[in-house]
Amino acid sequence: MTPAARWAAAIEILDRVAEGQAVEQALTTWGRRARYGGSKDRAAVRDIVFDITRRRRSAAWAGGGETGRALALGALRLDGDDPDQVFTGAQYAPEALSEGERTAGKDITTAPRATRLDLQDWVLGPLDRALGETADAVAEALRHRAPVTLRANLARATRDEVMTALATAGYGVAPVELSATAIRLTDRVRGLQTTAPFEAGLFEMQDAASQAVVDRLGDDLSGLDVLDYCAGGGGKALALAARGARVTAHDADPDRMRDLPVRAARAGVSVAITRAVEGRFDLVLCDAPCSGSGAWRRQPEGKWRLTEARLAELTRIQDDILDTASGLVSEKGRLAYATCSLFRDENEERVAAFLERQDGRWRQSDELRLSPLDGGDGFYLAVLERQR
Ligand SMILES: C[S@@+](CC[C@H](N)C(=O)[O-])C[C@H]1O[C@@H](n2cnc3c(N)ncnc32)[C@H](O)[C@@H]1O
Repeated sequence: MTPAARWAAAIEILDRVAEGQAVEQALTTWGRRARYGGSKDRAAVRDIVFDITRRRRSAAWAGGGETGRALALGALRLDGDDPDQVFTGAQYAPEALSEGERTAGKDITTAPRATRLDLQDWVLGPLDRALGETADAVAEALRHRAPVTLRANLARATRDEVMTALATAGYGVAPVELSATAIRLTDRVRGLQTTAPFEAGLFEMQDAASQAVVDRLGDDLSGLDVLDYCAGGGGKALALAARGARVTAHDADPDRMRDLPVRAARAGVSVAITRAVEGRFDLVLCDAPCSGSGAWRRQPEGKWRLTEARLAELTRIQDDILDTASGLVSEKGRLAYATCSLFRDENEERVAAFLERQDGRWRQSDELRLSPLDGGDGFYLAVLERQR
């Protein structure tokens, strides 16, 4: 496919999204039909669609509308690229721009703050409350693609050894300061899962902030019984097990853990999976369902879908999880509450509400708050212990 043909495909997909389809679904539907597209074409189309989804509001402002064409036009203008190089009217390329399209759209520097930052209006409040003067810089970071970060699997090798294996497999790598296990890919990012280091279980894909959260729970967790209460795909369960913990994974939706046995076997660690938690644990991690606002670079649709009502509903779910999970912590154990949210409503305020409900029986012993300016996704961690 020519570069312009890739844009034409992205425009078609963005039109499906505007009709209400989820981005992944629209990409899959297109991919099934586009037999002519090779893997590089598919990846390029995907990148265009996600780059525009991250900047949907500013692209609509600059392009003068919400259609796929207007969004693509706006994104090209935002990047200072010549739209006529894309809207050529050649075979498979987007039709040439009409006079109306040429004059549509406005200068982004004249846009309101929420439009410039690619946020819904109401999100400015919670974001400002949480981040103060860094709010704009964080929102700006969320408008851009996230780096691809891996976790060196300490159960198999050191970070240096994993970096050497990746370099041998042809990948540019750099250590990430935020976590002692994190490795960033510096150039090539595709094809990782067919490499020898992956097959050998030397690494997992995991954002650096998720890794930093696990680091904070202790370098050596040998001998500890740990419950990952909201295990999902099991990224943190595997990281905890690699640090020597005896990990039990649980999730309200057990189907989300379906790949965990295969991943654990590849990583050379063991993770028990349970539907009904029994007993008490030295450490209970609640990586709670949340707005995902700290990870909007990776899941940009979430940025546009989140409503105030959903945020309120999430805080109720988070309260319930904290109450239930606290009952699973042994007498001298720790309760770790984490979210990939930037908002106080889901973070500090949930912990404060829990401590108040517990009326002095628990106290907070540690806290970590990360934003994309720290080198990974936005993340929050509070560690709680029983008062003694
Ligand atoms: C943020 S995700 C977990 C991500 C995972 N820990 C990881 O590192 O890959 C939150 C998970 O909580 C689960 N969940 C939602 N409500 C829950 C509840 N009441 N109890 C336990 N798990 C719940 C969801 O199914 C989802 O998989």
